[in-house]
Amino acid sequence: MSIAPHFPVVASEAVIQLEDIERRFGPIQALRGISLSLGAGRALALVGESGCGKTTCARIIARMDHPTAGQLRFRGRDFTTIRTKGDELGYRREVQMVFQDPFSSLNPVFSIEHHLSRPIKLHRHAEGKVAIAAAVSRLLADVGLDPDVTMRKFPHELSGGQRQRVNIARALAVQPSVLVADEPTSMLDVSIRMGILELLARIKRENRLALLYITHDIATAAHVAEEIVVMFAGQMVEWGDTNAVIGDARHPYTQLLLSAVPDGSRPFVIGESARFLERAEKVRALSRPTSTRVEQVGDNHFVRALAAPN
Ligand SMILES: Nc1ncnc2c1ncn2[C@@H]1O[C@H](COP(=O)(O)OP(=O)(O)OP(=O)(O)O)[C@@H](O)[C@H]1O
Repeated sequence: MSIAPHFPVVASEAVIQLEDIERRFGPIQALRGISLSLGAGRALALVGESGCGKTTCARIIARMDHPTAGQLRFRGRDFTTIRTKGDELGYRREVQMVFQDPFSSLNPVFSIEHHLSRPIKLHRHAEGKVAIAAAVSRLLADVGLDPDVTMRKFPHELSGGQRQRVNIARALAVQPSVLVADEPTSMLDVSIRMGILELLARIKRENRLALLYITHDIATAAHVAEEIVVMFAGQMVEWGDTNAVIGDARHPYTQLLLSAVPDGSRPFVIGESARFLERAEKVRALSRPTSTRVEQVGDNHFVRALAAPN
């Protein structure tokens, strides 16, 4: 059975494909052997702890960083190295990013209307004052904001959640086919996170977007994504259908992430956290050595075998 490369989405439907991506920063191997696909109208969650390589992966997809080896394809075409300005601009329009920090990503001196009308004008999605204002209104309504109230406001007059909605609207303004959301809720109040995740899931469906959702929180991944890739130390350790990865986790690191999800029905026991940390260190030590052996454990469920002890 051939299982490499193993793309969660049928290749012909893939909008973005990463094939055997490596990224080195001097002695640091930030990514190794990353192969995954993003499909239209589908979300893939990249899950793992700080430093595992999630953001580097997102930056490579957005062409804000470049791999040291491997291929990036867009609709089947190699975009690892872009040769023309037209292709670069076209790619940048197609692949939009929503960042973690909704506070620093909007310019304080411009109104929300300015932030949204600029990309519409730049890409000529509407022309003339009336049509542009109507397009801005539609975008704001699409992300659950009242256009009449929000349009003339400035970023500091909005809450964090509202600003993140404006960032999402701005990304949608250029009608992309790919949205990369890097920890889009981690700087927001817990109470409003779910609303943003539901918004991402809805726009993905309605706009047939290929969504890459990056998070350290495996529980939220299940709300948004059809597929999950669990990363550890720059490698994919377990991946496939969300239900399979969460319901039948095989890799000890995935099991560790799942056991760290708070269980509201159980009281916190003193001493438990020290035991958890000790177990976490053991799992990390076990998972760190690289292994090229991948087992297929379900239709769309793969797990990297642990390296044999020396
Ligand atoms: N520009 C850089 N120069 C040197 N090392 C880097 C650079 N960017 C990332 N790294 C290293 O690559 C590894 C992966 O970093 P990355 O930011 O992708 O992880 P992450 O999972 O997104 O973490 P976080 O959630 O904290 O952002 C880390 O060891 C990081 O220190």
